[in-house]
Amino acid sequence: MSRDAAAPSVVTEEVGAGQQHAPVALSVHDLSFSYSGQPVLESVSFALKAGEFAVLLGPNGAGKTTLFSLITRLYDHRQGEIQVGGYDLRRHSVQAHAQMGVVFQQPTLDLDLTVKQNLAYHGALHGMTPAEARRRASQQLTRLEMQGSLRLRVRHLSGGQRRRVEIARGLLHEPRLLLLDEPTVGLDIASRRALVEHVHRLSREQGVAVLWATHLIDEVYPEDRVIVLHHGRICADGGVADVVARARADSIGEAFDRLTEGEAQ
Ligand SMILES: Nc1ncnc2c1ncn2[C@@H]1O[C@H](COP(=O)(O)OP(=O)(O)OP(=O)(O)O)[C@@H](O)[C@H]1O
Repeated sequence: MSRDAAAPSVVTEEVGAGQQHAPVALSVHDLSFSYSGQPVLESVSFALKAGEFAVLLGPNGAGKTTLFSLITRLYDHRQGEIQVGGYDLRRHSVQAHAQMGVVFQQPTLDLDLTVKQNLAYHGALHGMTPAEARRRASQQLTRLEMQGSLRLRVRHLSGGQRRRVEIARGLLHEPRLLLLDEPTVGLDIASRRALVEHVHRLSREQGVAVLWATHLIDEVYPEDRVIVLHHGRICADGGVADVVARARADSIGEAFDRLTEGEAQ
């Protein structure tokens, strides 16, 4: 494949009234998917810009994990298009994967390795030299207030700390897009709050686009974009205030409840 053939298409989108342009980190267009003929996603379309934090809000069974499995190419999509950082996922899978970092619902660190070893392995997979991987690991861990943990075995970290290491790993290769599938499952309230706060800050400071899947309404910040998924369809997409107003609700919790006909509870 020639370099030109894999060059990302220039996809930009207008940002606000200032007419600034930000690159599109993720574009999903008319995506549908079925398990054994049973539709699970139906004509899902949305795009995320660099630095945008979007909460993919959906009750259990809405299709969030299936959507993540398609974006990460664990499943192949037959209908619709997915572009990551301007690269078509099917035609330029390697380049598209280089533009995404993923934190899966189930933790995927090796508990018997140190933080440094876990991150070094990921760095090597992305073609970094050991020195480069060390430099970036230390930078990301510092941003996540995990400096000093490099030599610790993952087994000795708390659940919240492990999640932060997974986020550092997901950002090590400096992707444009970070996907997190219900990353706070199993964490106590304080660790959940800290994680939500950390990732919002990373998104602002590093300009990475974040797609954060959850069914927990208290993980939504007032300035977030919310994409509500219900029975495999997007039933609302916009800023929190917009979604609340369009659902004729008083809060995002009430809006989520209305939009999902009570399944959010
Ligand atoms: N491998 C599979 N085979 C068949 N059906 C599946 C499979 N995985 C998921 N489903 C079904 O697809 C629908 C969407 O599931 P999915 O896990 O994507 O939803 P979700 O929003 O991530 O839910 P949760 O929050 O419970 O993880 C559900 O009805 C689920 O039972």
